[in-house]
Amino acid sequence: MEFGLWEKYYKDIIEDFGFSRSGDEKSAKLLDEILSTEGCLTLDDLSQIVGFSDKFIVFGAGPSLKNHVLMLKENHDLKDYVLVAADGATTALIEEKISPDIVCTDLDGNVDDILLANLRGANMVIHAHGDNIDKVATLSSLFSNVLGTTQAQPIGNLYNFGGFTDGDRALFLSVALGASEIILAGMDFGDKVTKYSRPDLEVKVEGADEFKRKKLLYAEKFTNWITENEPVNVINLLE
Ligand SMILES: Nc1ncnc2c1ncn2[C@@H]1O[C@H](COP(=O)(O)OP(=O)(O)OP(=O)(O)O)[C@@H](O)[C@H]1O
Ligand SMILES: Nc1nc2c(c(=O)[nH]1)N=C(CO)CN2
Ligand SMILES: [Mg+2]
Repeated sequence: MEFGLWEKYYKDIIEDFGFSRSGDEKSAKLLDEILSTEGCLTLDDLSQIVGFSDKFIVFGAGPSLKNHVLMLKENHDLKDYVLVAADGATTALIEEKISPDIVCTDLDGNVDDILLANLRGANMVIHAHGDNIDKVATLSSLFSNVLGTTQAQPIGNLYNFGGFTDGDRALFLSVALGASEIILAGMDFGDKVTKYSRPDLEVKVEGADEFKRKKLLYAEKFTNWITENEPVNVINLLE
């Protein structure tokens, strides 16, 4: 999605959630400085790395994730797909001994599992925003093979492919990487959160709070936008 169009949605989001655009920009500037020092991936680099397939699977952290992972393991040769884990969904893949090719994260999933995935070869798409500037400062330099994203105006090394939550941003990234088909696993949206999304939950699934429900509404809205506006075949395993 071109930034001009994204910016209209972005303005709605920051107003709806009361986010700070300057906070988003400050976090983006910090991530860009870190990536300038540590080195980072360009979109071309990442396209080369995952050029083995134009078929993608995006794993969200919804309640159906584990069942979908087991079904995909059973019925598909996962080597034929670019596997993109959205943040907390990384843990479910690690549990099933699956290594994602890409992790899309704003660094609020299970960081130990995301680090392990990175050690095992996952490329990292790290998202900077106004509410994770501390994590950007303390965690982003721990990762290798990083491409940086922002939800504000792209600067320096950073990209903005469109999208808001880790899951829908993973779809916009997949489109930017040339996906012709994207299978959605664990992309339930709705009103439940899982231990994958909230590692400190005592139970596996519980009702989402209003803040999370609103985020999931945007995630669903942008997922639908891709289905309606991009030349890509989106298959949601929930349907
Ligand atoms: N019911 C669901 N619960 C959680 N995530 C879901 C659900 N359905 C789809 N997803 C997708 O899985 C992605 C990964 O979830 P996760 O909560 O780890 O990341 P997140 O986007 O940073 O959310 P948050 O900011 O609330 O931590 C979400 O971004 C969302 O797009
Ligand atoms: N400012 C801000 N931006 C976000 C936030 C958030 O909590 N605050 N959460 C997101 C979900 O991945 C994406 N973007
Ligand atoms: Mg997250």
